[in-house]
Amino acid sequence: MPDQDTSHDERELEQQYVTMLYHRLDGLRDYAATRLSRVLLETGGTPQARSERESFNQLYTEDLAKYDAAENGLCFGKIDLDGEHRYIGRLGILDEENDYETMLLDWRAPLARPFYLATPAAPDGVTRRRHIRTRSRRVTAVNDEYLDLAAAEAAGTVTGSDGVAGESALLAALNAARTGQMNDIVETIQGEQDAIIRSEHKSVLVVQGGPGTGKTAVALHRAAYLLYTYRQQLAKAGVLIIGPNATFLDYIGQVLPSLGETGVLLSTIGDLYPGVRATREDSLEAGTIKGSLDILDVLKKAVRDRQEVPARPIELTFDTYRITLDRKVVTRARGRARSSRRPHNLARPIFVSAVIDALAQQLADTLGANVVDGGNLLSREDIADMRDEMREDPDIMSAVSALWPELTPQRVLAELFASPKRLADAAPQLTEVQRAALHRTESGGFSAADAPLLDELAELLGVDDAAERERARRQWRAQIADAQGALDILTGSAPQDLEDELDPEILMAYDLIDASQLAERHDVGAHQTTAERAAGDRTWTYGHVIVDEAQELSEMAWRMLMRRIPNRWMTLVGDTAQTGDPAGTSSWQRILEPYVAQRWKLTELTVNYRTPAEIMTTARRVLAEIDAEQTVPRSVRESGFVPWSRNVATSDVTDTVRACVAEETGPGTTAVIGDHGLVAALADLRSDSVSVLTVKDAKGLEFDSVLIVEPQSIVDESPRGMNDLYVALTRATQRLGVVHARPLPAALSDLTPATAANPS
Ligand SMILES: Nc1ncnc2c1ncn2[C@@H]1O[C@H](COP(=O)(O)OP(=O)(O)OP(=O)(O)O)[C@@H](O)[C@H]1O
Repeated sequence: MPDQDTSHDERELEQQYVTMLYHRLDGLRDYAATRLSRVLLETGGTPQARSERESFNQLYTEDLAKYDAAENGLCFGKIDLDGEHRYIGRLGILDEENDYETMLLDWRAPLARPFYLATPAAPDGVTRRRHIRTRSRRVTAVNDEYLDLAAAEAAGTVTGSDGVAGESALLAALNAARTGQMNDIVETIQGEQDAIIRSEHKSVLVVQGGPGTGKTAVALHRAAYLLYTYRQQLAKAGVLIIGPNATFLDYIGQVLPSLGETGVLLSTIGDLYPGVRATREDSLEAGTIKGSLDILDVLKKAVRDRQEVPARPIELTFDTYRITLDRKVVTRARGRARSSRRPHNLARPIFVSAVIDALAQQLADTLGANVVDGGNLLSREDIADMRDEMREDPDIMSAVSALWPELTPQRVLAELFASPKRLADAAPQLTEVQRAALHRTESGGFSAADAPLLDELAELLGVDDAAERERARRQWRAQIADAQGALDILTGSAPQDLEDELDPEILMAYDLIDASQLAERHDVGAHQTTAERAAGDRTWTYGHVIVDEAQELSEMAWRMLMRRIPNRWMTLVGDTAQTGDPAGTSSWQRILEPYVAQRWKLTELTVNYRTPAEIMTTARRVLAEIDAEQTVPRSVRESGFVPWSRNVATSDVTDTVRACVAEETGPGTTAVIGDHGLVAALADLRSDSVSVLTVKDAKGLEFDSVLIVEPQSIVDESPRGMNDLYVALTRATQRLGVVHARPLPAALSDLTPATAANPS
């Protein structure tokens, strides 16, 4: 829909309004800053007063972050409805002096919706939509679209309907050079995107869409929308966003803060298990085995194998007497513990009790045997005492513990993969080659695909809560004692000396704060944000979960994720044509059915905002080879650059890439994408504006210019190599070139050959 820049007078008019809005924003900011500094100065008081202070502290801090985030592009739109104007912006502002009338509507408010949805076919009462563009606090452009015919004619514009709203603003955003950081899109959200962002669906919403259709953007704006609309519900439980890799999380990291939202946890699957960072790269084979549900039996068996029966009886000494831990005792105790059906660590006390009971009875039978009547001379209490003493005996307890040790998931997994014997026992169904793929040293670190296995093991092992609670209680007591010590040091004497030795006028630390208060201040947990607390707690359940590049998750990863969202309120965005991980999915139905049956909804995005039409012509041919049924999204623009290929000798490949990168002198970003070997060989090209990446690391990202090196090697590197090539081709916002020595995959044969006369 063509729109037009308006006259200087109109800009001036809007400038006055925008200036007024900024004036009000300054007022709100000053108010929050003053209140916050007052709250920070207050100390002491009842626990209730302290907790109120904590809430206000958080409230004003969040308000200030919100106001700062809204500074750029505070107001970006306006709609005219019948006799009414509505200004749309990054946050809502009310006019205090004018009956609290709305001066600026938050983009997420229901009344702002027509700004995104109105079309000439369905104007929804809107006669004109105005995009207001600003730099700093200055209005730089005002673009209007007339949605009813009469108004359009009066303004001298003809309107069409190509399904794209706010064309000038949109194209300005899309054509801008990339900075390496994703931007928010509140100013130009399109109708089909808005419908997803505000969807009321309360189970799993799947957003399928080709490359560049704004899936990531939509997912992030949906997070912001849900936090605005369901703040009460979501602020406490938090929102979790899963992305494919750390580079991607960095790339999107600023979008939510720029919308004033800071309390969202961003993580990869590999980093979701608390306390473990994915530092190891798996081979394709290992990743595939670890991602499949078949690994569950291996993990169960690995845990059972840690519940041992000794090969030979174990001779022990207790108080100079000899006792024997024989196979029968252990087998019976193990049977009793297993039949409790509790996880390993929680069943352990049952095993220990059963063994100690049997050993105490064995000793009692020897010591107390009454030769006269065959009974026992020892009383029940004597035997109970014996049991207690045995529990204190380090030799006995270490022998018992070795048979049923308390285990952590990390230990089980590390020891399993490091020991060919353990692996063969736990995974007889795997071939030797498969087991060799899983093998690694004990201190070899964990991979992303290990995180779901650790999570599964945590379930199989269980955490003995009683010990955990006792530890927490002890820690708290110690913290109070420390705080008491700190107060004593602060006053320089014990509390009872105060009256005699010190001037009563001097305000003592004790007057301001007591030990439990001080301990509370030091208790990091009490001051953590929801996202921080959630990140450290494996059993945390979130209010909403968003998964980007969801097609990449393995079956095991889904199990891990579903534990964190029992209400199953999720938004999954992805594209099954871009699945690169062999453990990933090509069917949403297959992945979701076990968890939500039919209660999931599929929505689609159809317009490509990133990749220009010229590049999509080639990408279309690659997609046809992956899945002839899929259609490529329609590109919203052309870039004017013809994608090219350059055929060189093998020995010249890297030098040619270097020369091509050197030619990229304009603003914006460049990516060199190749297989692992080429990426290593070209790593020195990396700079602020140049990235050298495998397809896996380029997932979800975009660059002004993309150079693909040796595409056939990318295809050969993985069973889903064509999908990887499709991803690589669709990363560019402007220019695409291919450098190769090997023959090109057939789907790329239409690229324009670049020669010395026709460089690129
Ligand atoms: N309505 C919009 N207004 C402005 N820019 C938009 C809009 N929608 C999408 N974009 C831009 O288009 C580009 C592609 O969006 P995004 O990365 O979200 O796509 P995607 O579907 O996740 O792609 P892929 O599947 O390839 O990772 C981004 O630069 C994004 O900011």
